[in-house]
Order: sequence, then structure tokens, then C-alpha cells
Amino acid sequence: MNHSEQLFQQAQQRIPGGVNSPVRAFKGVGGTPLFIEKADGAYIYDSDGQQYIDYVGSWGPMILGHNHPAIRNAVIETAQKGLSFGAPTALEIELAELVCQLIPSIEMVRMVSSGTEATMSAIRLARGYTQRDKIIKFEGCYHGHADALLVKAGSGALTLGQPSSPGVPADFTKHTHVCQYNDLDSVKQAFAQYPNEIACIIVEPVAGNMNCVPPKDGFLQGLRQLCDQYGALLIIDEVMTGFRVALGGAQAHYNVKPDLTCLGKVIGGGMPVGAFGGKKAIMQHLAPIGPVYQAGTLSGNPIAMAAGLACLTELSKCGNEQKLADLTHRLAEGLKQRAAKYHIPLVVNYVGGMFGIYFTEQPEVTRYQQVMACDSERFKQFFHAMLEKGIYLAPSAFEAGFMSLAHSEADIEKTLDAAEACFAQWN
Ligand SMILES: N[C@H](C=O)CCC(=O)O
Repeated sequence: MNHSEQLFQQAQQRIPGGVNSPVRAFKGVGGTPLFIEKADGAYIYDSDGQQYIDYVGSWGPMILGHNHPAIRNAVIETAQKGLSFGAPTALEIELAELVCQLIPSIEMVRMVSSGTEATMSAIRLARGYTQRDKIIKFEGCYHGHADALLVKAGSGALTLGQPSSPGVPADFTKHTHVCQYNDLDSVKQAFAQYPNEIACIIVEPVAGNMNCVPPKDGFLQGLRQLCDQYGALLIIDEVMTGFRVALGGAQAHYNVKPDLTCLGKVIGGGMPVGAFGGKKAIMQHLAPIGPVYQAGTLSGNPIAMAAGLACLTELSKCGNEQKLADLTHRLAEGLKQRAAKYHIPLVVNYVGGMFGIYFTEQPEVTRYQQVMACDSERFKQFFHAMLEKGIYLAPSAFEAGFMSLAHSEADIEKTLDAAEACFAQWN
């Protein structure tokens, strides 16, 4: 028994499933999760001392690579002045300014401590602002685990085969209307059914919680147009895509302007940070100046703010956005080429610094049903073959892969060679 296996056994005695977030448990691929000892650059090291090229990146935040000196130094320096004050700090203003500068649809922003808090609070604000109750979400999209949003969700919920969770009373989700991603007609039908009742649409601009499904041409613009037509708000959940699909988020890449944006992951550089923001006229409905209540003891925590600032400042440096996209392109196109060489049916979706690998005969994967029709057994085999060769992919067929600026061309070549060895064996 190796060290990870020992730790996993031990962990399961005191922690449900041995993990503090379900997707970590390898339930989607089988086997024992790696217990991580340390990480640096593009690599993670497990407790048995094995090195892996990491395409999980702590599920997205580690866009600069692990243990980046700019973030590490900012955290250490800030921690020396105290850990938390529960009172405003200048660092919060600095990060708010930077976020508004990078994502111009955000005129005002509130910091929270997770993506779940960001989406939950944005929905409450949208409901309070419009004085309407119903919301639209999309099947397979995941917006954290707040009750109203844990309906036909993606991510870990889908991985575990439980996209709608027990424990969420039907009364709490009766206002959640589920539409089909990349299918504007399903959204038009919802608005036709409830023309004056829908407060907002919440959407992942690239559906990264069903691996990586980019929006079809006109889909996001169509949502914008329908929201305008019916007086609803458009909430773009950029927890995963923010600063990653492009520096200005997926909304910059696809040229769509939401009313509210949710952020998480990269904005904290590895510390627990989320945020939601948007038009000033809407954000001013929040307490203490407006009636919609939202709060958090650790919101705007100085160390988290310092980490986020360091991360975004570094990421904003000239050339980094293009470099990240180029590395992802190289990996994705390389995977396609190597698979084609061995006649392995494979679709690789990618945009900016995220990608999704689908084993399927289908020519494209743009819908939830197409994601579900992919060969999950083949994905499991691929995951384990890659792990054996020192490549760490997300342990689920429903989670996006994440590139970092620390990945080198040599890392990508090594990844492609590992994939080719696997495809050759299957041939
Ligand atoms: N896809 C999830 C978040 O975006 C993965 C992270 C988690 O659930 O722990």
C-alpha cells in the first residue's frame, strides 16, 4: 500500500468519503486519490514523492502555476501584519479597481469567499432588483452548491450521478427553470411561458462543468437580447472562465455584456475568494445602501486580497493572455493529431486557457446530451494511463482541464507522447 492509499484509508474514518469536496475522491474514474504533498510551477508532487504535470491547477485558480513567487511573497508580507480584521482595508479597494478595469461591465464589485457565495448572492440581488422570483439555469451547468442552483447541475453532482441533490426541498427550487445550453429556443419558450416572472438567466459562458462546451455563435448574444426584451438580468458566471478564457473573461472573448458577473478561482490566486459585480444601478441595491442583504465575516480578507492582486497583476502583464491560449492550442491540437494517427475518435474543445477531452464518434460536442453520449469508460482508461505516465488530469469526464503559464512546451510534448502511447495501445 502506498502513502496516498494509507492516507485515504485514514481520511475516510473522519472525513466523509475522505475528501472535503466530492470531485476529489476519484469516484468518476475509480482508484485512490493522490494526496498532495507540495506543488511548484506546472507540477504537483504526491505524498509518495511522485511528480505529475498538473492540468487541474486546484480546479482553476493556479493560472500562473503553483507556488508563484509574486503570490507567495504577497501572502507572506501581508500575513505579517495580521490575518483578518473584519473591517475595510485599502487592499480591497485595490483589487476592486483592478477587477473593474479588467472587466468593464463590472462598475461595482463585492468580494465574498467562494464561487458558491458569488452566484448565490448575485441571484438574490437579481431577484431583489427585479422583484421577480423565477430564474433560468442550464442543464449541466454548475454554479456552486446553493439550493436554488443545485438542479440538474454539472461538475461533481453529475460525476456522482446525482445532478439534483436530495436535501434541497422542492419548494426551494420551484422557481428554478432549467433550459438547454446552446439551445435558444428552450429559453424563448421559458420566457413565453413566464413573460413577467423571470428575474435572471445565469449561465456559464463556456460550460466548464460539463468538461468544456463553448457557446455556439449567437447563443450568449441571444440570451442578452431575450433578457432585454423581457426585463430580466443576464448573470454570466465567470467563476471558471474569468481571467482565463481571456483577461476580460469570456464576456470579452465573446463580446457580450452581462448585468452581473460572478467570479472565483483565479481572482484569489489560490486563496478562497469569490466576487460578484456589475452595473452600479443594480449593485447599489445591496446592503448597507440598498435593501438586499448579503454579508461575510471573512469577505475581503486581506491575505486573500493580496494573493488575488498579485495573481491578476502578474497575469495582466503583456503577452501572458496570448501565451496561455497558445499553450492550450498546442496541447489540444496535438491531442487531436495523435488520436487521429491511431484512428481514436476524439473531440477536444478549447478556448483561452481551458480545454475538454471527449472520447466520442460524434463530430462535435456542443450540447448536454452530446456530453452524456461520450464514452466515459474510455475516459477512465485514458485518465489512469496518463496518471501512470505522470500526467494529472481532472478525475472526471465532466471537468475542464486547465493550462497554466508555468507549463512549458516540453511539458506539453511529454503530455502528447503519453497520450500517443495510450492511443497506440488501444489501436
Ligand atoms: N468544477 C468544480 C468547481 O468549479 C470543481 C471543484 C470542486 O467542486 O471541488
